[in-house]
Amino acid sequence: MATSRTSWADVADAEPARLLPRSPPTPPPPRPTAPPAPPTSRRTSATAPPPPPPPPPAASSAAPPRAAPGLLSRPGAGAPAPTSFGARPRGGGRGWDREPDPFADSAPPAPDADAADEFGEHQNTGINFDAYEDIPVETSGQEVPPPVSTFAEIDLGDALNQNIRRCGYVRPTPVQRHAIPISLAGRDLMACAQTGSGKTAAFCFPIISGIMRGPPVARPQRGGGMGMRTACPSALILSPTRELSMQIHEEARKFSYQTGVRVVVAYGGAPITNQLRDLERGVDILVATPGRLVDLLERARVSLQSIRYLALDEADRMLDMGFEPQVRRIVEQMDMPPPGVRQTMLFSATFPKEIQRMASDFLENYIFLAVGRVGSSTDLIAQRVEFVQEADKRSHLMDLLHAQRDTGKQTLTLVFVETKRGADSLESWLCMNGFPATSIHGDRNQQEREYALRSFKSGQTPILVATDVAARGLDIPDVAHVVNFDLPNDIDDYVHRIGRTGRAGKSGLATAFFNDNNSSLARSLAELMQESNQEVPAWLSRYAARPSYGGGGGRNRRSGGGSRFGGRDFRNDSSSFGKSGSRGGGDYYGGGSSGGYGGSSAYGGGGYGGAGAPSSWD
Ligand SMILES: Nc1ncnc2c1ncn2[C@@H]1O[C@H](COP(=O)(O)OP(=O)(O)OP(=O)(O)O)[C@@H](O)[C@H]1O
Repeated sequence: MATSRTSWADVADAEPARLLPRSPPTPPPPRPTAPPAPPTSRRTSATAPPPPPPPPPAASSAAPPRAAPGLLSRPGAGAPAPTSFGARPRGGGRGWDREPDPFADSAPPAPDADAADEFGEHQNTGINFDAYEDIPVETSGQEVPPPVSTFAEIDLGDALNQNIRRCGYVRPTPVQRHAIPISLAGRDLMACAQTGSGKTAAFCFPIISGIMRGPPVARPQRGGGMGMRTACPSALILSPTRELSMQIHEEARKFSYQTGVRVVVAYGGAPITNQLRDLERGVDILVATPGRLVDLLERARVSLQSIRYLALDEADRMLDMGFEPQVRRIVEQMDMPPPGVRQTMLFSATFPKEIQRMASDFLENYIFLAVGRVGSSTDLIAQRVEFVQEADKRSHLMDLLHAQRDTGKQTLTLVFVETKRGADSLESWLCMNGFPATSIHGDRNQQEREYALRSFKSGQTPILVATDVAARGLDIPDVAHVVNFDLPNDIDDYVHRIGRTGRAGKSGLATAFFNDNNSSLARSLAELMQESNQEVPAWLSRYAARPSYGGGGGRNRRSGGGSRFGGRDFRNDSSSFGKSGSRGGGDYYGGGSSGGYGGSSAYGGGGYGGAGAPSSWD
């Protein structure tokens, strides 16, 4: 159930700032030619965005033409005939089918990356892989394929290998080392690995490689009616938020550049016509949010009958009560091939046992992979918890920001609050006080959300105030500090939130403001910090020790006992295996409680305050 907890972030009305006119919604990104309009509000003044990037150049050295992939009843579209594993032939040779260079806006890879002889031992610049070296890994399931140490050991194909080099990836991360061979062997996989540890590539590489080497897509003759065509992707990647879907799409486009594998994204809040046009051009891999996909399926513009690969990113979120009905509908009640026929991969940094149990419906003879402790945060993130009363939160935040500014370093700070109203209010207040900020939450329209994210990423507004819509998956380089201005009710949400910093081997800082309102989180927070080698303040330990403050079972109780790593596959837990109705037991991973997965607060029903269908997030 969504919480109605209020926070000091909500109370702009008590502050001088609220007496000023409220900021109008952020305008759409400015036109490339016009100079930025004079500021009309704090929000707009602080966030004058850079002009949109020019359209990416068409790839001049495009691979040979190939028929449009994954499209039913495409007139004249013969089945593409893969000619080599290096790259599939591309279709049409028509202007619109030229492949823009997805690397055009990227920072150049490590200087020696291109020459990095078979992905030798050179490290990608800025990535501290040693941080991951001694991480414990556990796999369970039958006949687990062995891990690899280098990309060179995996036969991903020349074209994909070339793109891995272009990305500057020199060595696989631990989750990639284990997950890629498992997926390439055709096995279903439930994988849990820490935030920022490269899970996106871990599911994208096998999918792209499998499509490149796979048979041509079958093309049934049925259409969507009214002469419309039905797109028939080979792979489906589902994610819970629009921004995450866009990010996965961008990544997957890089990985599949000039492979002939076409990636399309579909998410709510954006005009469906553009997405339909994209789908008509053909699609091998469809990245989507559930709501928009259901819409496309109902319009018969997408068919899932050719799906060979299904990946659920943030799988635990996809299967909690906010999304589960839609996801079940997509996976079980449409025309998708069943488990065993398709290959299914579930990824997240957190995987409560009750969700594992539910997820096992989607899998067949799967391998469970845990890199690091399930649901743990990475040691790369320095975690601080400070006791701050509600009324003092703003001044405390201000102190932190001033201290940060005094270091002279330009850093990005992500501030999580509980409510959408709180996000707006805090954003305005920060701007009023000389800290350029923007915000992202479910009441902002999609254009505003994307604009806010761009403005933050570019450093134009180095503070982003966000609800949990930004908690999962977003990979924003240079986020140095995550502030939990309002702590979440759920320790898993905390893990994902702080995971927006300390990514890809870099270090980061997370500060949480704790007070009596957060007492139910005390124990799990203290345990998490301890597991991650963080100093737990004595006052927090005292909170945690009180039985009524998070000490009594339920979802926020972690399975403690001092063991930093152990069996996490719910199939190995004799007390919970097979008892699908059992939700108690006081084991964090298996324990459901009233505060558990009863509602997807940020994702459901348009955000906080509404349960049910995640309509506004997709
Ligand atoms: N092998 C690699 N070498 C270098 N960088 C990598 C490698 N794999 C991934 N990365 C980079 O690491 C960053 C984090 O990757 P990714 O977003 O996939 O993490 P994640 O595990 O999905 O995180 P989250 O749990 O927050 O979703 C990205 O910027 C990605 O480009």
